[in-house]
Amino acid sequence: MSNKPKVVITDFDYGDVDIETAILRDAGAEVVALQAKSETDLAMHAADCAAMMNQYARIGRTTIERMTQCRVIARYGVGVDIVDVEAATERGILVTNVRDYCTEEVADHAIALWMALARRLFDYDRATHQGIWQWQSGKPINRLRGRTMGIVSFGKIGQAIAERARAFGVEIIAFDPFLPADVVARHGAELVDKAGLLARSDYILMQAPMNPDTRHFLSDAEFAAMKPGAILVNTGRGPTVDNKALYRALTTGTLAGAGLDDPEEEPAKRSHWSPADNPIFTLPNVVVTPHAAYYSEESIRAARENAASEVARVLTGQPPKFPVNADALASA
Ligand SMILES: NC(=O)c1ccc[n+]([C@@H]2O[C@H](COP(=O)([O-])OP(=O)(O)OC[C@H]3O[C@@H](n4cnc5c(N)ncnc54)[C@H](O)[C@@H]3O)[C@@H](O)[C@H]2O)c1
Ligand SMILES: O=C(O)[C@H](O)CO
Repeated sequence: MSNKPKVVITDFDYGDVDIETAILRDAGAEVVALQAKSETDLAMHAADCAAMMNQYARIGRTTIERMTQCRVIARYGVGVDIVDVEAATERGILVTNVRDYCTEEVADHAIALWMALARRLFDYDRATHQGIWQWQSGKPINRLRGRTMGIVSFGKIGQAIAERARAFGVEIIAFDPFLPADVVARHGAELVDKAGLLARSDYILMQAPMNPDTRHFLSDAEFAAMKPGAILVNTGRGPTVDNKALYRALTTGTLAGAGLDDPEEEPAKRSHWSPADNPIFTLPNVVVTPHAAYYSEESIRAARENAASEVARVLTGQPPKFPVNADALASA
């Protein structure tokens, strides 16, 4: 058995771990790549790992409490909602994420979903594939210019969406409790409260992180407060929208359509599933992508290099660039 610090990659999904191995070898570490489907799969590797890197696998308290040697957990992405950051902090384990590796991709994807719905591309496409050649098959379509787009969470991606949407001549309003109005205004948007955003938006673009305040940010009451016929796009976290309430809103005409990159209940990776398991997937006014908004060849490379570099920094005694819980150093 080697004495090198062991870096466990929980569920590698990129075909190989060459990028990570090259960076971590230089830091004197060895890589163990798993395809863990559950915390039980991680249990036997938790006790002696010096670092863990995860893409989709949940790293919860049970796993973290076994991590007596671990110094850092590095998420290959922005959202760290699948890591129990509190438990890690208690044990003095740093958690890092990769920021800004896919801002452009997600903003492009949000605009693509919005445009596909606003211009009814899927209705036209379905109709023409069935031999129906009628402009009316996409009715009703409204001119975008002069309409209002409401962006929920105006961080890096929200701002990049606004930058793109301005070219379409829409008025942009934003809800974000942690940003001052002048910062939002600098990006060409007006800061509003939640009620204002719901009442004024023709298009609502959700880019919220997952936290206790954003869970079911949109549910029955919020859909009832929206403009009838609004369009919803969610390229943030799925559980920020209540799936059952969304189904009701889509089937009663409250919403004209929804574009979802991350539905509330995401089918498990590589598992067999049926679209009928989630009735939302069967609706004609819904466009779904499989949590792919972040994806481009360039963004994935950046995520891999940055996540591995964070681990290398910590293992060689340097501070990470993007600690999610810098306070873990105090409890270490
Ligand atoms: N679908 C994808 O592929 C994909 C890719 C990257 C990120 N994401 C999701 O998008 C989120 C945002 O990414 P980002 O890079 O813009 O992050 P960011 O940290 O730059 O911005 C997050 C924003 O959310 C705001 N926020 C925090 N709590 C809030 C609340 N209760 N209500 C409303 N806003 C709140 C913050 O003030 C901040 O401005 C990520 O956390 C992740 O969940 C999804
Ligand atoms: O959080 C992120 O970076 C994306 O959702 C991919 O996991």
